Amino acid sequence: MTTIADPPRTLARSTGSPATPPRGTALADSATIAEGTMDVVGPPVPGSEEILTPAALEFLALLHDQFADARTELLLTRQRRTREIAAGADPDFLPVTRAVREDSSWRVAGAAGAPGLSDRRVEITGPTDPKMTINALNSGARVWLADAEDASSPTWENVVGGQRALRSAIRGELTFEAPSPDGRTPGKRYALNTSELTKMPTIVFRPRGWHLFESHLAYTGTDGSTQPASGSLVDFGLYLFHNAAELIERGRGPYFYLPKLEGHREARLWNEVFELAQETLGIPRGTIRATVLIETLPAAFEMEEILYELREHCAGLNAGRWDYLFSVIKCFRNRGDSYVLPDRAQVTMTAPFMRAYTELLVATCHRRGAHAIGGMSAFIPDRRNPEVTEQAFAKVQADKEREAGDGFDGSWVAHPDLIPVARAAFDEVLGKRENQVERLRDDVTVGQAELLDVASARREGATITEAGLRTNISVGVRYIASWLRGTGAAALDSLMEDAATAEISRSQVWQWIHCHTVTDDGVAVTRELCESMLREFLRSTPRSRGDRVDDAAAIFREVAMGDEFPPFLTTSAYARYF
Ligand SMILES: CC(=O)SCCNC(=O)CCNC(=O)[C@H](O)C(C)(C)COP(=O)(O)OP(=O)(O)OC[C@H]1O[C@@H](n2cnc3c(N)ncnc32)[C@H](O)[C@@H]1OP(=O)(O)O
Ligand SMILES: O=CC(=O)O
Ligand SMILES: [Mg+2]
Repeated sequence: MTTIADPPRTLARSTGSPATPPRGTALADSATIAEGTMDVVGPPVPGSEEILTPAALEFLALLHDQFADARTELLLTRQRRTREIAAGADPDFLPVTRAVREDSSWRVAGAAGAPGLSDRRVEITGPTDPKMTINALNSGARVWLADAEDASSPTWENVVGGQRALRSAIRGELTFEAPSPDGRTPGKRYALNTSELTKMPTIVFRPRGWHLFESHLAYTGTDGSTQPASGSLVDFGLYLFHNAAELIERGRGPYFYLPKLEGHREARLWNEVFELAQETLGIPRGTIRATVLIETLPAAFEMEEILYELREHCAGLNAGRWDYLFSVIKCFRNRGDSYVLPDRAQVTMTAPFMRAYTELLVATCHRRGAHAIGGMSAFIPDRRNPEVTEQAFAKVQADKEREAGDGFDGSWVAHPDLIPVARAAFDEVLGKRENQVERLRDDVTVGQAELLDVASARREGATITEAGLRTNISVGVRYIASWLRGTGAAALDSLMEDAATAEISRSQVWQWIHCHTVTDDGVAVTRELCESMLREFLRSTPRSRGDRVDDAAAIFREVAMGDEFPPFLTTSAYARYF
């Protein structure tokens, strides 16, 4: 069997024999197993008692005992690598893992033994507040990506409330009453159409990426030092702890999307987390399934290795186009004009370098028995505006037809009204088949040159415009304000905006300033110009109490217009305000 050169880390300590969990509250009666402690330092919020139980906190402490240091190390590796690329070192396929790529004998677990994951033709995504949870589970999609990441603002209320909604939905119990529209008539009532999990979309939960902290939980290690918890381990750990046994009992399983990985060592860390978590909760090894988002440029060069590291737990890869674009800008932010991308709206999935990435993803997945899942078109319908809706349907239809034709096994939609459009595109190609994993794309010959041909976007005629700059500023500030108010996905100018799309807006402004870009309509992009556009935007924006627009503008100045390039706008905003 092929091996990857560096051996897996040895876990610091053995956890002994697996505990047998009572349904839904594994470890409740078990002896102390964690060496460190996890303390709640945030205020009580609705759901705290149900979610932050002593046993759940102990499970989180155990995950931090074992993995907090490795996470920190990997984040430092990321920073080093991004700096090297920004300074001129092109990413490439790794020589040390050549054997893994060339060994054609291994496959991932895929959907085998993972009920509800064979047919993923339409996946709806969205945050986990009770109303969206019910609407998504009633939507008729095959899968619901329950999102604690790009679509989520990680307020403490949202983190705990989202876990509570999921816990209750999985047990078929979730209901919700919207606030009264006028203070007299009752608000709209929401309930699940069915309490049978197997009749709902399969739930795939996306925890926060490795870079994010959860500052309302403090981990104290055996050396006595205290640090904020990892957002990834908190989200993953709470979801698994409360729901794994229930999901299995009800005919589904603990399934995850893993965001923003930058390489196979990060995948290995997740695999180790899965192994320990399964063992500790008494879940059979290999029960967890992960679909990894390939949404950073470095990860595009390690797709095979990522699949390999997670092979016992891996269901597939997803083409996360928005973070991918953000990552391309981040990596090449200082590399001069030939790496400068055109207006956000003009970079489409048919730009050669984007096409290269998705083609390679499909080919890689199918060679290894993994599902290839497509991404999100940002066009959303507007039930009050048929013209906008018609345009969104046409754009989404073209996007999904291209993906299905290229060999993807399914794809994402942002809104329930888009489900029939995406389904029709995949039905047309899949017919009665559940997926097209058997369709090998041996015709794909994508290499380093194709993946790095960022200049191809502008060669195809796309431009940089003054209007594009203004849009980036306006969208960036409005999205950050929404995020600070606790809403992580928003409809702005008839487009879905979330943390990933907002990252593109702000990083593009940073890149244009630092590369001394002159727009195709002859405007030199400078910090002073951006500042004056920002002020103009603030003057012309109607304001209300608590709208957080000024706070958002302060964040925007820091992440888009500063000397340094903060790696994520969410980490900057979280550190300042959460
Ligand atoms: C880059 C990436 O990571 S993409 C993945 C992350 N992004 C996302 O998941 C975005 C998901 N989409 C959304 O959050 C929403 O569609 C938005 C914010 C873009 C638009 O939402 P709204 O402004 O509420 O849209 P609209 O008013 O048309 O919604 C109509 C109904 O559909 C529901 N709805 C809309 N989108 C969704 C969704 N994704 N899931 C479940 N229900 C939804 C609304 O709750 C609303 O229900 P109601 O009639 O009971 O009030
Ligand atoms: O997470 C998805 C993306 O496009 O980013
Ligand atoms: Mg993303």
